[in-house]
Amino acid sequence: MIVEITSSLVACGVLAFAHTNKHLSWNDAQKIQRIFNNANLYVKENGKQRNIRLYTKRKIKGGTEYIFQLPYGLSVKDIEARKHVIENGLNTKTFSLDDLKDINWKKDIIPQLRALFHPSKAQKEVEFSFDGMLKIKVYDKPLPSSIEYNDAMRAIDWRVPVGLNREKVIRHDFEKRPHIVVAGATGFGKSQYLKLLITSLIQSKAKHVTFSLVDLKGGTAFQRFKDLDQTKYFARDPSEARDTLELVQQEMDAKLREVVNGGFEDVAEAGEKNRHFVMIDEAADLDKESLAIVTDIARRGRAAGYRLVYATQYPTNETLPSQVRQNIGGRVSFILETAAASLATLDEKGAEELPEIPGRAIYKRVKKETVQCPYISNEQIKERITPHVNMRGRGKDEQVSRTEKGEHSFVIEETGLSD
Ligand SMILES: Nc1ncnc2c1ncn2[C@@H]1O[C@H](COP(=O)(O)OP(=O)(O)OP(=O)(O)O)[C@@H](O)[C@H]1O
Repeated sequence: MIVEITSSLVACGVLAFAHTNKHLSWNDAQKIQRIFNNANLYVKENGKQRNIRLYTKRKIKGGTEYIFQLPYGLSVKDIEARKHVIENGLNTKTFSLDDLKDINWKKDIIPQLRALFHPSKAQKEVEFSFDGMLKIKVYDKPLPSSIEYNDAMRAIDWRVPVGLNREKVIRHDFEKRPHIVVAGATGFGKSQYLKLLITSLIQSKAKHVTFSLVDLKGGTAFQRFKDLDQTKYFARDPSEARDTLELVQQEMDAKLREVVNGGFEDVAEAGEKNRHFVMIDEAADLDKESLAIVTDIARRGRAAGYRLVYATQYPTNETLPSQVRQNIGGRVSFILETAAASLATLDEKGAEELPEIPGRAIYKRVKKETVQCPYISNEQIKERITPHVNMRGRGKDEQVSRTEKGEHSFVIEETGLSD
Protein backbone atom coordinates (compact mmCIF):
# COMPACT_ATOMS: atom_id res chain seq x y z
CA MET A 1 0.00 0.00 0.00
CA ILE A 2 2.73 2.44 1.05
CA VAL A 3 4.78 1.42 -2.03
CA GLU A 4 1.81 2.09 -4.32
CA ILE A 5 1.19 5.53 -2.80
CA THR A 6 4.89 6.42 -3.10
CA SER A 7 4.97 5.21 -6.73
CA SER A 8 1.92 7.25 -7.61
CA LEU A 9 3.38 10.34 -5.96
CA VAL A 10 6.69 9.94 -7.83
CA ALA A 11 4.83 9.33 -11.10
CA CYS A 12 2.74 12.49 -10.59
CA GLY A 13 5.90 14.39 -9.73
CA VAL A 14 7.72 13.19 -12.84
CA LEU A 15 4.76 13.96 -15.10
CA ALA A 16 4.27 17.40 -13.59
CA PHE A 17 8.01 18.11 -13.91
CA ALA A 18 8.04 16.97 -17.52
CA HIS A 19 4.93 18.97 -18.28
CA THR A 20 6.24 22.22 -16.81
CA ASN A 21 9.69 21.71 -18.37
CA LYS A 22 8.65 21.18 -21.95
CA HIS A 23 12.19 21.35 -23.28
CA LEU A 24 12.83 17.94 -21.73
CA SER A 25 10.58 16.40 -24.33
CA TRP A 26 11.89 18.33 -27.33
CA ASN A 27 12.72 16.29 -30.37
CA ASP A 28 16.18 16.41 -31.92
CA ALA A 29 15.23 18.96 -34.60
CA GLN A 30 14.05 21.38 -31.94
CA LYS A 31 17.11 20.70 -29.84
CA ILE A 32 19.40 21.37 -32.83
CA GLN A 33 17.70 24.70 -33.50
CA ARG A 34 18.00 25.62 -29.84
CA ILE A 35 21.67 24.60 -29.72
CA PHE A 36 22.41 26.68 -32.85
CA ASN A 37 20.76 29.64 -31.20
CA ASN A 38 22.66 29.26 -27.93
CA ALA A 39 25.97 28.64 -29.72
CA ASN A 40 25.55 31.88 -31.74
CA LEU A 41 25.13 29.96 -34.98
CA TYR A 42 22.79 32.49 -36.60
CA VAL A 43 23.12 35.72 -38.57
CA LYS A 44 21.74 39.19 -38.07
CA GLU A 45 20.04 40.82 -41.04
CA ASN A 46 18.56 44.31 -40.82
CA GLY A 47 18.64 43.99 -37.04
CA LYS A 48 16.69 40.70 -37.17
CA GLN A 49 18.07 37.35 -36.08
CA ARG A 50 17.92 34.67 -38.80
CA ASN A 51 18.19 31.05 -37.70
CA ILE A 52 18.37 27.73 -39.48
CA ARG A 53 14.92 26.49 -40.50
CA LEU A 54 13.83 22.88 -40.61
CA TYR A 55 12.82 22.00 -44.16
CA THR A 56 12.21 18.27 -43.77
CA LYS A 57 13.45 15.16 -42.03
CA ARG A 58 13.71 11.51 -42.98
CA LYS A 59 14.62 8.20 -41.38
CA ILE A 60 18.02 6.82 -42.34
CA LYS A 61 19.78 3.63 -41.31
CA GLY A 62 20.54 4.03 -37.61
CA GLY A 63 19.07 7.49 -37.17
CA THR A 64 17.37 10.50 -38.70
CA GLU A 65 18.48 13.06 -41.24
CA TYR A 66 17.34 16.65 -40.68
CA ILE A 67 17.48 19.03 -43.60
CA PHE A 68 17.70 22.71 -42.77
CA GLN A 69 17.71 25.91 -44.75
CA LEU A 70 20.71 28.02 -43.88
CA PRO A 71 20.32 31.76 -43.51
CA TYR A 72 22.58 33.73 -45.90
CA GLY A 73 25.97 34.30 -44.35
CA LEU A 74 26.13 31.32 -42.00
CA SER A 75 29.15 29.20 -42.90
CA VAL A 76 29.07 25.41 -42.98
CA LYS A 77 32.69 25.39 -41.81
CA ASP A 78 31.71 27.32 -38.68
CA ILE A 79 28.97 24.79 -38.05
CA GLU A 80 31.29 21.84 -38.55
CA ALA A 81 33.76 23.35 -36.13
CA ARG A 82 31.01 23.25 -33.46
CA LYS A 83 30.17 19.60 -34.05
CA HIS A 84 31.07 18.70 -30.48
CA VAL A 85 28.75 21.41 -29.13
CA ILE A 86 25.86 19.98 -31.14
CA GLU A 87 26.65 16.42 -30.09
CA ASN A 88 26.98 17.43 -26.45
CA GLY A 89 23.66 19.26 -26.64
CA LEU A 90 21.88 16.30 -28.20
CA ASN A 91 23.39 14.01 -25.59
CA THR A 92 22.63 16.18 -22.58
CA LYS A 93 20.98 13.96 -20.04
CA THR A 94 17.28 14.48 -20.57
CA PHE A 95 14.30 12.24 -21.04
CA SER A 96 11.10 12.57 -22.94
CA LEU A 97 7.57 11.66 -21.91
CA ASP A 98 7.95 8.73 -24.29
CA ASP A 99 10.59 7.26 -22.00
CA LEU A 100 8.03 7.00 -19.21
CA LYS A 101 6.11 4.36 -21.11
CA ASP A 102 8.92 1.88 -20.40
CA ILE A 103 8.61 2.36 -16.65
CA ASN A 104 7.07 -0.45 -14.65
CA TRP A 105 5.10 1.43 -12.02
CA LYS A 106 4.61 -1.70 -9.96
CA LYS A 107 8.35 -2.00 -9.36
CA ASP A 108 10.77 0.28 -7.52
CA ILE A 109 10.69 3.48 -9.55
CA ILE A 110 13.82 5.22 -8.34
CA PRO A 111 16.36 2.84 -10.02
CA GLN A 112 14.32 2.95 -13.24
CA LEU A 113 14.42 6.75 -13.23
CA ARG A 114 18.15 6.65 -12.56
CA ALA A 115 18.58 4.35 -15.56
CA LEU A 116 16.69 6.85 -17.71
CA PHE A 117 19.31 9.48 -16.90
CA HIS A 118 22.25 7.14 -17.24
CA PRO A 119 24.92 8.56 -19.58
CA SER A 120 25.13 5.32 -21.57
CA LYS A 121 21.73 6.28 -23.00
CA ALA A 122 23.32 9.36 -24.50
CA GLN A 123 25.45 8.29 -27.44
CA LYS A 124 24.20 10.22 -30.41
CA GLU A 125 26.66 11.25 -33.11
CA VAL A 126 26.12 13.74 -35.90
CA GLU A 127 27.46 14.18 -39.41
CA PHE A 128 27.06 17.21 -41.63
CA SER A 129 26.87 17.70 -45.35
CA PHE A 130 25.85 20.60 -47.51
CA ASP A 131 24.38 20.63 -51.01
CA GLY A 132 22.55 23.93 -50.91
CA MET A 133 20.73 22.68 -47.81
CA LEU A 134 22.35 21.81 -44.50
CA LYS A 135 21.91 18.10 -43.83
CA ILE A 136 22.47 16.88 -40.31
CA LYS A 137 22.43 13.15 -39.78
CA VAL A 138 21.79 12.23 -36.16
CA TYR A 139 22.73 8.64 -35.40
CA ASP A 140 21.25 6.96 -32.33
CA LYS A 141 24.37 4.92 -31.70
CA PRO A 142 28.05 5.76 -32.16
CA LEU A 143 30.26 4.10 -34.76
CA PRO A 144 31.62 0.80 -33.41
CA SER A 145 34.81 1.40 -31.46
CA SER A 146 36.54 -1.55 -33.09
CA ILE A 147 36.00 -3.33 -36.38
CA GLU A 148 38.02 -6.37 -37.29
CA TYR A 149 39.46 -6.51 -40.80
CA ASN A 150 38.10 -9.09 -43.18
CA ASP A 151 38.76 -9.70 -46.86
CA ALA A 152 35.55 -8.00 -47.98
CA MET A 153 37.30 -4.76 -46.96
CA ARG A 154 40.38 -5.46 -49.07
CA ALA A 155 41.77 -3.09 -51.67
CA ILE A 156 40.16 -3.11 -55.09
CA ASP A 157 42.81 -2.27 -57.68
CA TRP A 158 44.54 0.80 -56.25
CA ARG A 159 41.55 1.70 -54.10
CA VAL A 160 42.69 0.93 -50.60
CA PRO A 161 40.46 0.71 -47.50
CA VAL A 162 40.54 3.66 -45.13
CA GLY A 163 37.72 2.72 -42.81
CA LEU A 164 34.02 2.14 -42.41
CA ASN A 165 31.33 4.71 -42.00
CA ARG A 166 27.88 3.49 -41.01
CA GLU A 167 27.07 2.30 -44.49
CA LYS A 168 30.12 1.03 -46.31
CA VAL A 169 33.86 0.64 -46.63
CA ILE A 170 35.47 3.91 -47.66
CA ARG A 171 38.48 3.47 -49.93
CA HIS A 172 41.20 5.83 -51.03
CA ASP A 173 41.91 5.73 -54.76
CA PHE A 174 45.65 6.17 -55.27
CA GLU A 175 45.13 6.56 -59.02
CA LYS A 176 42.93 9.61 -58.55
CA ARG A 177 44.83 11.04 -55.57
CA PRO A 178 48.35 9.68 -55.56
CA HIS A 179 49.59 10.77 -52.15
CA ILE A 180 48.21 10.73 -48.60
CA VAL A 181 49.11 12.11 -45.21
CA VAL A 182 48.41 10.00 -42.13
CA ALA A 183 48.51 11.98 -38.89
CA GLY A 184 47.57 11.24 -35.32
CA ALA A 185 48.61 11.52 -31.70
CA THR A 186 50.66 8.63 -30.42
CA GLY A 187 48.80 5.38 -29.84
CA PHE A 188 45.69 6.01 -31.93
CA GLY A 189 46.33 3.84 -34.96
CA LYS A 190 48.80 5.34 -37.47
CA SER A 191 51.14 2.37 -37.62
CA GLN A 192 48.22 -0.02 -37.56
CA TYR A 193 46.74 1.79 -40.56
CA LEU A 194 50.02 1.69 -42.51
CA LYS A 195 50.21 -2.05 -41.90
CA LEU A 196 46.67 -2.40 -43.22
CA LEU A 197 47.60 -0.35 -46.29
CA ILE A 198 50.59 -2.51 -47.16
CA THR A 199 48.75 -5.77 -46.54
CA SER A 200 45.74 -4.82 -48.63
CA LEU A 201 47.96 -3.61 -51.49
CA ILE A 202 49.75 -6.96 -51.39
CA GLN A 203 46.36 -8.66 -51.57
CA SER A 204 45.16 -6.71 -54.58
CA LYS A 205 48.30 -5.75 -56.50
CA ALA A 206 51.06 -8.15 -55.52
CA LYS A 207 52.43 -8.24 -59.06
CA HIS A 208 52.51 -4.52 -59.60
CA VAL A 209 53.31 -2.87 -56.29
CA THR A 210 56.77 -1.95 -55.04
CA PHE A 211 57.47 -0.51 -51.60
CA SER A 212 60.15 1.75 -50.20
CA LEU A 213 59.60 1.61 -46.46
CA VAL A 214 61.14 4.30 -44.28
CA ASP A 215 60.52 3.47 -40.65
CA LEU A 216 62.00 6.10 -38.39
CA LYS A 217 60.45 4.53 -35.31
CA GLY A 218 63.40 2.13 -35.23
CA GLY A 219 61.99 -0.34 -37.73
CA THR A 220 59.18 -1.57 -35.51
CA ALA A 221 56.22 -0.61 -37.66
CA PHE A 222 57.40 -2.03 -40.98
CA GLN A 223 59.66 -4.79 -39.70
CA ARG A 224 57.40 -7.62 -40.82
CA PHE A 225 57.31 -6.30 -44.39
CA LYS A 226 61.01 -5.81 -44.96
CA ASP A 227 61.55 -9.22 -46.58
CA LEU A 228 58.62 -9.00 -48.96
CA ASP A 229 59.34 -9.56 -52.63
CA GLN A 230 57.72 -6.20 -53.18
CA THR A 231 59.93 -4.28 -50.72
CA LYS A 232 62.74 -2.68 -52.62
CA TYR A 233 64.20 -0.41 -49.97
CA PHE A 234 63.93 -0.49 -46.21
CA ALA A 235 65.41 2.25 -44.03
CA ARG A 236 65.21 2.72 -40.31
CA ASP A 237 67.19 5.80 -39.39
CA PRO A 238 67.41 9.30 -40.86
CA SER A 239 70.68 8.64 -42.66
CA GLU A 240 69.42 5.40 -44.29
CA ALA A 241 66.25 7.29 -45.13
CA ARG A 242 68.23 9.93 -47.03
CA ASP A 243 70.16 7.28 -48.99
CA THR A 244 66.94 5.48 -49.84
CA LEU A 245 65.12 8.62 -50.88
CA GLU A 246 68.02 9.65 -53.12
CA LEU A 247 67.82 6.30 -54.91
CA VAL A 248 64.06 6.58 -55.22
CA GLN A 249 64.40 10.08 -56.65
CA GLN A 250 66.93 8.91 -59.27
CA GLU A 251 64.62 6.08 -60.31
CA MET A 252 61.67 8.44 -60.43
CA ASP A 253 63.66 10.79 -62.69
CA ALA A 254 64.52 7.91 -65.01
CA LYS A 255 60.90 6.76 -65.16
CA LEU A 256 59.70 10.28 -65.91
CA ARG A 257 62.21 10.61 -68.75
CA GLU A 258 61.04 7.27 -70.14
CA VAL A 259 57.39 8.35 -70.00
CA VAL A 260 58.01 11.74 -71.59
CA ASN A 261 60.35 10.33 -74.25
CA GLY A 262 57.63 7.83 -75.10
CA GLY A 263 55.36 10.78 -75.85
CA PHE A 264 53.11 10.22 -72.87
CA GLU A 265 51.82 12.49 -70.14
CA ASP A 266 52.04 9.94 -67.35
CA VAL A 267 52.40 6.25 -66.55
CA ALA A 268 48.65 5.69 -66.83
CA GLU A 269 48.68 6.94 -70.42
CA ALA A 270 51.81 4.90 -71.12
CA GLY A 271 49.97 1.77 -69.97
CA GLU A 272 52.50 1.17 -67.21
CA LYS A 273 50.95 -1.04 -64.53
CA ASN A 274 53.51 -0.82 -61.76
CA ARG A 275 53.33 1.65 -58.91
CA HIS A 276 55.98 2.43 -56.33
CA PHE A 277 54.80 3.35 -52.83
CA VAL A 278 57.14 5.39 -50.66
CA MET A 279 55.91 5.02 -47.10
CA ILE A 280 57.39 7.08 -44.33
CA ASP A 281 56.49 6.52 -40.69
CA GLU A 282 57.41 9.48 -38.54
CA ALA A 283 58.19 11.89 -41.29
CA ALA A 284 58.95 14.60 -38.71
CA ASP A 285 62.29 12.86 -38.12
CA LEU A 286 63.48 13.24 -41.73
CA ASP A 287 66.44 15.57 -42.20
CA LYS A 288 66.25 18.66 -44.42
CA GLU A 289 67.68 16.98 -47.52
CA SER A 290 65.25 14.08 -47.20
CA LEU A 291 62.33 16.41 -46.75
CA ALA A 292 63.34 18.21 -49.96
CA ILE A 293 63.29 14.88 -51.83
CA VAL A 294 59.92 13.96 -50.34
CA THR A 295 58.60 17.32 -51.51
CA ASP A 296 59.89 16.53 -55.00
CA ILE A 297 58.21 13.10 -54.96
CA ALA A 298 54.96 14.76 -53.87
CA ARG A 299 55.29 17.23 -56.74
CA ARG A 300 56.43 15.00 -59.61
CA GLY A 301 55.69 11.47 -58.43
CA ARG A 302 52.16 11.19 -59.80
CA ALA A 303 53.18 11.10 -63.47
CA ALA A 304 55.99 8.62 -62.77
CA GLY A 305 53.79 6.19 -60.80
CA TYR A 306 55.31 7.08 -57.42
CA ARG A 307 52.93 7.26 -54.48
CA LEU A 308 53.70 8.89 -51.17
CA VAL A 309 52.29 7.87 -47.79
CA TYR A 310 53.51 10.40 -45.26
CA ALA A 311 52.77 9.60 -41.62
CA THR A 312 53.48 11.84 -38.69
CA GLN A 313 52.57 12.36 -35.09
CA TYR A 314 53.66 16.01 -35.24
CA PRO A 315 51.86 17.72 -38.12
CA THR A 316 53.00 21.33 -38.35
CA ASN A 317 53.74 23.71 -41.19
CA GLU A 318 57.41 22.69 -40.92
CA THR A 319 56.93 18.91 -40.96
CA LEU A 320 54.25 19.22 -43.64
CA PRO A 321 55.64 21.87 -46.02
CA SER A 322 53.06 23.64 -48.16
CA GLN A 323 54.38 22.02 -51.36
CA VAL A 324 53.74 18.60 -49.86
CA ARG A 325 50.30 19.66 -48.62
CA GLN A 326 49.30 21.10 -51.99
CA ASN A 327 50.04 17.80 -53.69
CA ILE A 328 48.39 15.57 -51.11
CA GLY A 329 44.98 14.39 -52.28
CA GLY A 330 43.93 12.46 -49.22
CA ARG A 331 44.34 12.99 -45.51
CA VAL A 332 43.68 10.46 -42.79
CA SER A 333 43.74 11.99 -39.36
CA PHE A 334 43.36 10.17 -36.08
CA ILE A 335 42.81 12.27 -32.97
CA LEU A 336 45.32 15.13 -32.72
CA GLU A 337 46.32 17.05 -29.64
CA THR A 338 45.62 20.57 -30.87
CA ALA A 339 43.46 22.48 -33.30
CA ALA A 340 46.71 23.79 -34.86
CA ALA A 341 47.79 20.21 -35.66
CA SER A 342 44.36 19.58 -37.20
CA LEU A 343 44.71 22.73 -39.32
CA ALA A 344 48.16 21.62 -40.51
CA THR A 345 46.78 18.20 -41.52
CA LEU A 346 43.25 18.84 -42.73
CA ASP A 347 43.34 22.59 -43.37
CA GLU A 348 40.58 22.84 -40.79
CA LYS A 349 39.91 22.16 -37.15
CA GLY A 350 38.14 19.05 -35.97
CA ALA A 351 40.65 16.21 -35.49
CA GLU A 352 41.29 17.45 -31.94
CA GLU A 353 37.62 16.80 -31.18
CA LEU A 354 37.57 13.16 -32.28
CA PRO A 355 36.71 10.70 -29.51
CA GLU A 356 39.68 9.01 -27.89
CA ILE A 357 39.14 5.74 -29.72
CA PRO A 358 42.04 4.01 -31.48
CA GLY A 359 41.26 3.72 -35.18
CA ARG A 360 38.69 6.57 -35.21
CA ALA A 361 39.71 8.95 -37.98
CA ILE A 362 38.66 11.76 -40.24
CA TYR A 363 39.26 10.98 -43.91
CA LYS A 364 39.34 14.04 -46.13
CA ARG A 365 39.51 14.27 -49.88
CA VAL A 366 37.51 17.33 -50.79
CA LYS A 367 34.76 16.49 -48.34
CA LYS A 368 35.52 14.79 -45.08
CA GLU A 369 33.92 12.01 -43.16
CA THR A 370 34.47 10.15 -39.94
CA VAL A 371 35.38 6.48 -40.19
CA GLN A 372 36.53 3.62 -38.02
CA CYS A 373 39.64 2.04 -39.49
CA PRO A 374 39.51 -1.74 -39.42
CA TYR A 375 41.91 -3.48 -37.09
CA ILE A 376 44.15 -6.07 -38.69
CA SER A 377 45.99 -8.39 -36.33
CA ASN A 378 49.57 -9.49 -36.87
CA GLU A 379 48.30 -13.04 -37.45
CA GLN A 380 45.98 -11.81 -40.20
CA ILE A 381 48.86 -9.90 -41.78
CA LYS A 382 51.16 -12.91 -41.61
CA GLU A 383 48.56 -15.13 -43.26
CA ARG A 384 48.22 -12.72 -46.16
CA ILE A 385 51.84 -11.75 -46.75
CA THR A 386 53.70 -15.00 -46.10
CA PRO A 387 53.41 -16.20 -49.73
CA HIS A 388 55.27 -13.02 -50.72
CA VAL A 389 58.09 -13.21 -48.20
CA ASN A 390 61.39 -13.59 -49.91
CA MET A 391 63.06 -16.65 -48.34
CA ARG A 392 66.46 -17.95 -49.27
CA GLY A 393 66.17 -21.32 -50.93
CA ARG A 394 63.01 -20.51 -52.81
CA GLY A 395 65.24 -20.42 -55.83
CA LYS A 396 64.42 -16.86 -56.72
CA ASP A 397 66.84 -14.87 -58.80
CA GLU A 398 67.44 -12.21 -56.22
CA GLN A 399 70.30 -10.16 -55.11
CA VAL A 400 70.57 -8.34 -51.83
CA SER A 401 72.74 -5.26 -51.83
CA ARG A 402 73.23 -2.41 -49.38
CA THR A 403 73.07 1.30 -49.74
CA GLU A 404 76.32 3.02 -48.87
CA LYS A 405 75.50 3.77 -45.27
CA GLY A 406 72.44 1.70 -44.67
CA GLU A 407 73.72 -1.55 -43.31
CA HIS A 408 70.23 -2.96 -43.12
CA SER A 409 68.92 -1.47 -46.31
CA PHE A 410 68.81 -3.68 -49.31
CA VAL A 411 67.93 -3.69 -52.95
CA ILE A 412 66.19 -6.66 -54.48
CA GLU A 413 66.47 -7.00 -58.19
CA GLU A 414 62.92 -6.65 -59.44
CA THR A 415 61.86 -10.10 -60.53
CA GLY A 416 58.35 -11.33 -60.95
CA LEU A 417 56.84 -7.96 -60.15
CA SER A 418 55.47 -7.31 -63.57
CA ASP A 419 53.62 -9.40 -66.14
N1 LIG B 1 41.90 0.53 -36.04
C1 LIG B 1 42.07 0.12 -34.78
N2 LIG B 1 41.08 -0.53 -34.13
C2 LIG B 1 41.25 -0.94 -32.85
N3 LIG B 1 42.37 -0.72 -32.14
C3 LIG B 1 43.38 -0.11 -32.71
C4 LIG B 1 43.28 0.37 -34.07
N4 LIG B 1 44.44 0.98 -34.38
C5 LIG B 1 45.23 0.90 -33.30
N5 LIG B 1 44.60 0.25 -32.30
C6 LIG B 1 45.13 -0.03 -30.96
O1 LIG B 1 45.98 1.04 -30.58
C7 LIG B 1 47.32 0.58 -30.39
C8 LIG B 1 48.30 1.63 -30.91
O2 LIG B 1 48.18 1.71 -32.30
P1 LIG B 1 49.40 2.18 -33.23
O3 LIG B 1 50.64 1.46 -32.84
O4 LIG B 1 48.96 2.05 -34.63
O5 LIG B 1 49.51 3.69 -32.79
P2 LIG B 1 50.41 4.85 -33.39
O6 LIG B 1 49.48 5.96 -33.66
O7 LIG B 1 51.22 4.36 -34.53
O8 LIG B 1 51.31 5.20 -32.15
P3 LIG B 1 52.84 5.60 -32.13
O9 LIG B 1 52.96 6.85 -32.93
O10 LIG B 1 53.14 5.78 -30.67
O11 LIG B 1 53.57 4.41 -32.72
C9 LIG B 1 47.38 -0.76 -31.14
O12 LIG B 1 48.32 -1.63 -30.56
C10 LIG B 1 45.98 -1.29 -30.98
O13 LIG B 1 45.84 -1.95 -29.74
